[in-house]
Amino acid sequence: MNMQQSITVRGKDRYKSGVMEYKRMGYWEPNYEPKDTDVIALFRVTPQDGVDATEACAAVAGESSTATWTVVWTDRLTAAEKYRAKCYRVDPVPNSPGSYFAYIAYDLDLFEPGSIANLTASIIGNVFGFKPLKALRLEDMRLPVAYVKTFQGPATGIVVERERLDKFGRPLLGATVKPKLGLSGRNYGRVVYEALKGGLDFTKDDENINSQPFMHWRERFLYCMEAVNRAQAATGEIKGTYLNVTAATMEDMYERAEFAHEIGSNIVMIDLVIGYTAIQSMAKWARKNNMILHLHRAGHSTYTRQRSHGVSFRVIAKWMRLAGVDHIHAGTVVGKLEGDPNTTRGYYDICREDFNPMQLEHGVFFDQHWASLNRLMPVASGGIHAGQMHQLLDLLGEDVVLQFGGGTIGHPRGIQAGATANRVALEAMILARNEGRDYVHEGPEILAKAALSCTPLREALDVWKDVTFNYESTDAPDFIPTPSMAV
Ligand SMILES: O=C(COP(=O)(O)O)[C@H](O)[C@H](O)COP(=O)(O)O
Ligand SMILES: [Mg+2]
Repeated sequence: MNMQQSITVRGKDRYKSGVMEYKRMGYWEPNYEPKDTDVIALFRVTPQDGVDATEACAAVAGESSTATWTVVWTDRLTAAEKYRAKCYRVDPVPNSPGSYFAYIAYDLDLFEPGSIANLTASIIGNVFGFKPLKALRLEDMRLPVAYVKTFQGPATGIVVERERLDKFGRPLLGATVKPKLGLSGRNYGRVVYEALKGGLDFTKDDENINSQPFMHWRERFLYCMEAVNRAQAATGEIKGTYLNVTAATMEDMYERAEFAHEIGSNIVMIDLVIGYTAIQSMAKWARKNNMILHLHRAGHSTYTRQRSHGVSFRVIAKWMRLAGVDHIHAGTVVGKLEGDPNTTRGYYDICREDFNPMQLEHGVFFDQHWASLNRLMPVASGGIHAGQMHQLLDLLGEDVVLQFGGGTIGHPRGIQAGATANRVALEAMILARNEGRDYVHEGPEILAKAALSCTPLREALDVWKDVTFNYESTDAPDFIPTPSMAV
């Protein structure tokens, strides 16, 4: 379809009062060649029945940049041709009648430097509610280097995080404290101590633990830091606990983060639901205060899970790398929550590589240069256990935090045993990998052998051996990428 001619109305007729199709107003420019400095968005557009596909895609370009529903003469007071976003390519989604991939280019000057709030107010601002569309999904974005460079990027980054923790050559291990709600500060601190002493590197507040009547935040922070200090003294290793500073206001979050810093924490945590501006503020605070910043993607599945509507998590991952968090939950593939293997691989690459080549089978539609922004540590969490260690290492690699909440705290012999089981399983798998063994296929054997001299691991394997979460993914591509889809 992109070989079509432009049908933009030009000259005086363009600005006559009245309603004009978006594709005639200049939002469909099939011959436009995106500039290196353009921001490019790829939308999956599903027009209402009877709506022309090109017009629907042009409308998305229009409503996410300069247009409204009618011609306005004030366009003539601006460099309208430059500021109009241009849909330059529309492809039917293979095997999905009625849906189209729309490629839209935006001039860099449409965006305030360094502001995710400003970027998103355009790209996902109004368009998702536009009546002529049945559904709309933001699949991917190409962020030009000139724009990437206006962001801080991860406050600490993977390299410095590993240096501060003095941990190399293996994934980091963590656990989310369970139950999520209801523990007193003192009991909560005991869970943290036991998990860290048993062999984990990190423990973590859950997404919804802030400052409730059963445990106010200061109490939690104090007991947690006592636990960290005691576990460090007992093991000789550096430990951390993600203190969730998510709160109702920025002032409250700064107060909690300052306190965490004052009592010696090396990491704080926020939830995605605090919003993009608050995330960027906390990232700046984290860099200034030498803190690692953990982001829990609480809420994302409300808009990332469905193929035809919402925002792909790969786009959220890109925005969060710009925004400057150090950790981001990015899926486990084998655990309890949505995660197609190839799609998840794409998220991990976005977090960890300095350059992402286009890789359609991983859902990555564009080459993306990260211009030396720090690398962002992905976090695998949600229904994982020691028996999956070979799969986790194979699927997710080495620069990742593996978080076993239930898979530590639910151990039949207690929390320390649960932590030891995970640490021994991980070290056995790393050793096997480093020895050049085919650890993916020999994984169960490697674990069984390690369990001969580690009762906690044997018990973990016995209790969870049959636990799998095999459901169909809702976000795996429903099309087979074809070479013609390459940009
Ligand atoms: O509490 C947990 C996991 O607990 P458990 O280890 O007991 O299952 C986290 O909130 C989820 O992992 C979030 O999901 P995601 O990481 O996909 O965002
Ligand atoms: Mg949770």
